[in-house]
Amino acid sequence: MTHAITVEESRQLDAKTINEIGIPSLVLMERAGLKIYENMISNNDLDLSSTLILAGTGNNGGDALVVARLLVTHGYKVHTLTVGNPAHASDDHVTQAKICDYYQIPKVFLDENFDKYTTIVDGLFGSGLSRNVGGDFATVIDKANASTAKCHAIDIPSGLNGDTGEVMGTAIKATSTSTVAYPKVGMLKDQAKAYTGRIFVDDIGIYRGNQFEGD
Ligand SMILES: NC(=O)C1=CN([C@@H]2O[C@H](COP(=O)(O)OP(=O)(O)OC[C@H]3O[C@@H](n4cnc5c(N)ncnc54)[C@H](O)[C@@H]3O)[C@@H](O)[C@H]2O)[C@@H](O)CC1
Ligand SMILES: [K+]
Repeated sequence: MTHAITVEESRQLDAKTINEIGIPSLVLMERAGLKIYENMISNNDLDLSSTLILAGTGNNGGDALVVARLLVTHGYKVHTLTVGNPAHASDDHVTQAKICDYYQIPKVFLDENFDKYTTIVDGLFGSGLSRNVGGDFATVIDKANASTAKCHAIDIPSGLNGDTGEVMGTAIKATSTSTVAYPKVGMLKDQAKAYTGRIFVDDIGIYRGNQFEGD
């Protein structure tokens, strides 16, 4: 597996790639979503007959909404559940939500029965997780873990501390995780394995060190 980085390094690399190098954030989000979609359709552990996309209102949720749209445009059955206050959504999340609305991707709410789905995509939190998980987020994570569906996590299983591999209140137990650019150090700790499952590392054009070497 390639080099692992801390969550702070990950956030700095994202910011450098966008603000200094000049690759637009929506380009990175589209590349991330496409890689995650490809990981999912090539992963025989997942049954994509019916997928529930869990989206937080940040960019992890934005990645998840790209996956929702790519699944729908390729003929898969998808529903989305957005958790958090839409008034505080990131700009890129809002853009992706509008695109999902164009495709009329059906929305469900907190009372949904998760056992109706074969796969759940976890896009609640990634590198932005900053405190213990509670409230609606904890409810949704616990429902996903208790359901018969298998989870595929985006970047970091929601609720897992990307630096220590510890659970911050509660955390998604994923069958597989698509981590963006580099694995985060906490995801490689022994105790994190039950939460990350199989890890895919997705190159989306964000590189540490010499970007021409892509290390
Ligand atoms: N454009 C970019 O910067 C890129 C972002 N990417 C994706 O974006 C993610 C990071 O996105 P964001 O920085 O928007 O953050 P997240 O989407 O991880 O989190 C969203 C927000 O949740 C809030 N939050 C944190 N802990 C919480 C808690 N316990 N309860 C309730 N709310 C809480 C914070 O205000 C945080 O900003 C990455 O993990 C990755 O999936 C990738 O697509 C690569 C490019
Ligand atoms: K996640």
